[in-house]
Amino acid sequence: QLAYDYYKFSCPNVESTVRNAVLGVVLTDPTAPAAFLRLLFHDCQVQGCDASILLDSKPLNGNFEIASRMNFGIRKMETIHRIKYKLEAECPGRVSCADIIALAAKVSVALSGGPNIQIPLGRKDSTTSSRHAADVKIPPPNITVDTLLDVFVSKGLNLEESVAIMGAHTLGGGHCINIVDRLFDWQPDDPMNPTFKAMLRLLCPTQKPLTNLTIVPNDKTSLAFDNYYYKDVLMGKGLFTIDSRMSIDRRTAPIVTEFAANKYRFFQVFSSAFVKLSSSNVLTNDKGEVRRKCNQVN
Ligand code: HEM
Ligand SMILES: [Ca+2]
Ligand SMILES: [Ca+2]
Repeated sequence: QLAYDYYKFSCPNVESTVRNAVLGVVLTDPTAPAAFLRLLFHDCQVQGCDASILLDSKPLNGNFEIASRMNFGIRKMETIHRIKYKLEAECPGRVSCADIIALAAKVSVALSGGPNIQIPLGRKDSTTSSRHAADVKIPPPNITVDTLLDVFVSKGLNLEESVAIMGAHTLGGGHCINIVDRLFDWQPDDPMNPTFKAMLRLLCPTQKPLTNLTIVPNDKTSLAFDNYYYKDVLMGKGLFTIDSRMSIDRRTAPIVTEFAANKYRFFQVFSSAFVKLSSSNVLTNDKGEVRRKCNQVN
């Protein structure tokens, strides 16, 4: 079982160690919080929140999650490795890589102006990672609302929480490669604002090469954790197809409208959604290990 005071005796300063390390990175790269938040989602989405995304060592012979194209754009894993190194000096063999990922994401939300979310700890690390699992499990940007709801309802999120967790797209951005389809191919029922589309076409001018270099922001305030994502989406300025779809689906649209109008309601529901996402399918007790190095099994 996860517990809020899991490291009370074994590593009492774990949270401030993670916070200080994240803060140090944010000073040189203000977009880092977005990277930590997405890292958590992509870890939890494959095999549960077990740091499977961090494994990359030779014995796996290329068969690890991070090699999947669905993990394109994942950043800042080196910071997690550095935090692990520090914690091994502070409390050797105690803190799992999976908990470090969860704490880095939690701290990132708070540092960006979002809610200060209390999360339970005690996740163990996996001994496996598979590229194929990431290929299958990580949703592409043009999924339907039905698939989106399946993804999150299977983790115990309700409808409102499923819309709230997508508010993570208040931070960071996406590479052109993930949006060129909707910019250059005619898409039925895509409620994209024409001015917004024209602007994105200028930023992402071609469907062919180089679309994996340019990054465009997720919302108007991509360094701040706020509710602009929902305001943008309502105006047809959602970056990805799924963001836009949520604004017109009859189940999700009223909730998008609610969050666009009420930041505190969004923060409240995001917090409970975050706890559920970050606790989904975790390994506890002897079901997993505490890796000594986050990129390899013990
Ligand atoms: C079905 C759901 C989702 C889809 C289809 C989706 C898709 C995407 C895509 C395509 C990108 C751009 C990646 C790139 O080009 O570099 C992105 C970025 C991002 N996603 Fe999601 N996402 C989903 C859910 C989530 C969730 C649940 C979270 C967190 C809880 C999240 C957090 C982020 C963040 C923070 C970024 C910006 C990353 C950065 O700036 O490095 N996403 N997402
Ligand atoms: Ca995982
Ligand atoms: Ca924002």
